[in-house]
Amino acid sequence: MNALEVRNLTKTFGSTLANNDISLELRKGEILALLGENGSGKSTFVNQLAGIYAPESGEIFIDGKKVEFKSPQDAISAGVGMVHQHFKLVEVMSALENITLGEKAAGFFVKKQVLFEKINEIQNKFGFSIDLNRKLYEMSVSEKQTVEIIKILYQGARILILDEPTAVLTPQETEKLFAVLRRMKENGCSIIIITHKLNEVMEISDRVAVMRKGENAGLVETSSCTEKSLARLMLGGKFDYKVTRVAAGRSQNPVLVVKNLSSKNAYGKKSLDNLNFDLYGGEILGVAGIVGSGQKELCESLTGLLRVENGEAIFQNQNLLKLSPIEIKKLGVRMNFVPEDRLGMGLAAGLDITENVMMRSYSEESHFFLDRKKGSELATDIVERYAISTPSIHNPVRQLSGGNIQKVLLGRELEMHPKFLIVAYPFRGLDVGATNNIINMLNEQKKKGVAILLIGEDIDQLCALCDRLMVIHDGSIKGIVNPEQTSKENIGLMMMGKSVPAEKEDGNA
Ligand SMILES: Nc1ncnc2c1ncn2[C@@H]1O[C@H](COP(=O)(O)OP(=O)(O)OP(=O)(O)O)[C@@H](O)[C@H]1O
Repeated sequence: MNALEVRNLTKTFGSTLANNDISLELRKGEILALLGENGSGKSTFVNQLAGIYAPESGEIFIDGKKVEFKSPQDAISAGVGMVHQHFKLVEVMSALENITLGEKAAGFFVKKQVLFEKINEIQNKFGFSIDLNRKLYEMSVSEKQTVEIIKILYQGARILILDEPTAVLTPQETEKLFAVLRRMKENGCSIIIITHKLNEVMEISDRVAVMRKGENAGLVETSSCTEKSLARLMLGGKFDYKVTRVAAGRSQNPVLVVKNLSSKNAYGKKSLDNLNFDLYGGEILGVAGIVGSGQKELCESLTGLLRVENGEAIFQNQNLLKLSPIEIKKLGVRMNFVPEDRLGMGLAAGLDITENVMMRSYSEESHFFLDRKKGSELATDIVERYAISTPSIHNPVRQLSGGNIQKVLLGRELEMHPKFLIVAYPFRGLDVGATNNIINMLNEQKKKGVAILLIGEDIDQLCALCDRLMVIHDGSIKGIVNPEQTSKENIGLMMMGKSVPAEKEDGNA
């Protein structure tokens, strides 16, 4: 008997047919990868399995028994739990409190010791080692994710759905997560994992379900696939998805020279610790680091959003650290920071694509785009060039899928013809096709001689695309390496603050 069976599920949003007649079987003890382009309907599908959306038609069976979920609680009671991209945890509470949250009604006076034992039993069974007394705000992203998983297991889930769980993990943390997933599988759990990373699909899944434009596009055994065949299945044709570093003439002198850049956070702790690096025109300098290692502060200090006490960043004979954001923009410095919450920065969710494109131009004090016709043309151009899937440019951006929201955000920035471009997490949540579009755009900018600082989270992508890679840990530079000569493992170790053999480092030369 299958752990989960879905028959003919259909869900529409207005005129968008997000899921059209989807059927799927999840076997007991299998890891099923769910793959599909941005906007193909993956989130809509799993949200129905987790009780967040109600299907319009179709049926769901758990262990052969038909179920109807009216809330996530119903799904959990039936054994289905979901780990979202944005954790639903309370920062000021301990791991124990978070895991047992919502249990009050069932037994407010349950002894803490009993809870500890119960949770630690789960930890031992699956190989977790979380200190249950620690507060969430003291934990790394990977530890928080573990708390989420323990919470779901504690609630009795046997079917786990993970939505892009590796997006914010280091290679080592990803391996650890995969080891846990394999252990769950051995213990009879069934898992659906959404990921855009084809190498991960190949590594962790038993089968792959592919969605295309809201429909089933295939269900295949992973052992019979290659990354290429999966990409083809997903995109419905031939596709060259390989990330490539293009050759471009690097400028003779650095375009940006950063010296002794240091900053402190609100509590007086160093958030950037004496950074020294150069950036040349026509090169992509990658920045790799665990989330929260100083990436945000680096972006903000170079764009005038964060005042730092020490150091200098010389660009066109001016110290960027002393200029205002507007003055910096006028010099041709552009930043595109894609935050975890894409709508949190730079886009107005309720406005349509045209209005969002115009809004940026308006804030730049250019009267050119205040002309709505010009705004529509640019919006149409961006939608076409970045293959944004939307019924029209007049749809509120809130209704676009995560990946498509991001394409609007990035497309808008790249239209501003930068000289020095800071791009943070541009591939977050993007499918291979969209990623390829963005890579081509960045390579095009590089060929034009633009200096690009690329802050990323996928080491494979960074290594394949960047000319040099700066690895940071806890606000300081652990090394600037030649990505062609440095192993992924060593980069991962440096991200965790460890030193690696010096001969592999490339320095700034
Ligand atoms: N709440 C909503 N209101 C209106 N339209 C929606 C809503 N949620 C999703 N859609 C639309 O349904 C389609 C499927 O979106 P969904 O988020 O399920 O795709 P996805 O495959 O998860 O994409 P991504 O990989 O970018 O996260 C898209 O066209 C999207 O614009």
